[in-house]
Amino acid sequence: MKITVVGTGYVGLVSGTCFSELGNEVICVDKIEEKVNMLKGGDIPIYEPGLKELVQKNQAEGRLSFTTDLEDAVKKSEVVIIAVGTPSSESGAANMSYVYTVAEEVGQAIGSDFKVVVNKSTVPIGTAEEVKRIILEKNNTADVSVCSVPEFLREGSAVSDTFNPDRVIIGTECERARKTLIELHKPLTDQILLTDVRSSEMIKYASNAFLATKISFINEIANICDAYGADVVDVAKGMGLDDRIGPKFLQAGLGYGGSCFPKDTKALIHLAEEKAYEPQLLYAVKDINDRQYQRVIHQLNGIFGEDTKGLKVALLGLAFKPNTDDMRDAPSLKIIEEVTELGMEVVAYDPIAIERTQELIGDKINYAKNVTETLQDADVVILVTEWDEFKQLSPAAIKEQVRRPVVIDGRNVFDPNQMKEAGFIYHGVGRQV
Ligand SMILES: NC(=O)c1ccc[n+]([C@@H]2O[C@H](COP(=O)([O-])OP(=O)(O)OC[C@H]3O[C@@H](n4cnc5c(N)ncnc54)[C@H](O)[C@@H]3O)[C@@H](O)[C@H]2O)c1
Ligand SMILES: O=c1ccn([C@@H]2O[C@H](COP(=O)(O)OP(=O)(O)O[C@H]3O[C@H](CO)[C@@H](O)[C@H](O)[C@H]3O)[C@@H](O)[C@H]2O)c(=O)[nH]1
Repeated sequence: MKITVVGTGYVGLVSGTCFSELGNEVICVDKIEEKVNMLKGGDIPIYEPGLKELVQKNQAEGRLSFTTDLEDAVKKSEVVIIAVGTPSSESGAANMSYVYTVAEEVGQAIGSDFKVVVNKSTVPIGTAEEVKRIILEKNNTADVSVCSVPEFLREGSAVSDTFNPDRVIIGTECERARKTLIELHKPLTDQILLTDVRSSEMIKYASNAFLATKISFINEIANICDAYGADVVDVAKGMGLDDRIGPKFLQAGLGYGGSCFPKDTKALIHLAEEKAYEPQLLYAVKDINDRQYQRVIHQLNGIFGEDTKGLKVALLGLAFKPNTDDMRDAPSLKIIEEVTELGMEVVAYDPIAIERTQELIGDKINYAKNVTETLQDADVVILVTEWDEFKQLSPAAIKEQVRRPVVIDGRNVFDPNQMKEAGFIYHGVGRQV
């Protein structure tokens, strides 16, 4: 099959490369020339395990190419996949300008042969209809079916998630498009759910909102565990043993970040409000998340009193989660903002996200080259991202470097008892020492 993928962010690049690996001819389009040139040279603009090798292999085998020329790519393709960003706008609604610009460009390029246009970006309910309207406005002879096939990959495991999806959702109104999209996705899974377009668009928001709800739920339970002397790790384990609950997405921490959960919960809230419905549960999910990182500040105040000025903070981890250098809505940024405001000095280390952080906040903090350098003479260690490298740290190794044995463990990585035995003041999230 001949496919154009518009947008070479995580979703466009990973799904385009995977479709190519399955034997399709894929042209990936991006409007940023620098990105396209980088990709043509076999380099990738994001950190994603296994992706670079796969891009290089498929390029070398001649099935995967990169261009800024959307018109030419669309003309050559039967399927056009839109995978551009839908970031939050001021109101919380998804900013649809990138998707609609692509729709206009596709409309100008589409000609009169039948084409299937697929929204893979996470988009508000009703977007496929709007994209079709825009295309037809540009070319009223276009023979086009606009469908919804949402993406469920996670950053850090995007390649394996794409090759082994739990399910593929195909939302279409047209038999021809349905047949094409089943053929395209069949090699990936038997678990294909066919729906109408609007339900497919909603499945994506509902799935992310549900996962965000699980996280805010366990964070709320952790905060109550703190107050009553229970241990949230055991509580989550005990809950997760019930098949109806399941063990996943019950890790208490500093709240969810990243490019999806924060923006998609806000977008769903906005969609509900637009129809005069007050989504009370989603408000609570968002509020709990907005507050969760502040427990670090309360813990700092609890340990050091109001006198935090000049304290040296060793910050372990910057990325919103391990195995990515994505800093979008990373809790580390909010913590940095507050602790520097309180006059503390921050030295941070992340195995791969330092460059991205520097682009965002420059020299607001100091950056270390490794863990040892980060910990040196620290008054307090704050663990923000659960990289394996940090999980392997022993209390003794930390103690050797720091000035004061104080650890705030925002991801419950360390064993509270070992920390206590080693003489640390230790605070996890909903953990008992
Ligand atoms: N990142 C994820 O893990 C993930 C997972 C599932 C779904 N999604 C959804 O997929 C969509 C894309 O997310 P992302 O993280 O890959 O986005 P991104 O912001 O990382 O990348 C989007 C790319 O699209 C390009 N682009 C924008 N307008 C263009 C145009 N007119 N022509 C050509 N290229 C254009 C940009 O230059 C950029 O390279 C979003 O809606 C997101 O919510 C993301
Ligand atoms: O038990 C958990 C699980 C996750 N998180 C946090 O939740 C956020 C999101 O994590 P994760 O879901 O692993 O990462 P994403 O790459 O953002 O993927 C989510 O968002 C994507 C974009 O829509 C979807 O495609 C994926 O299915 C969905 O998992 C991160 O800050 C994690 O630290 C927790 O705090 N506790």
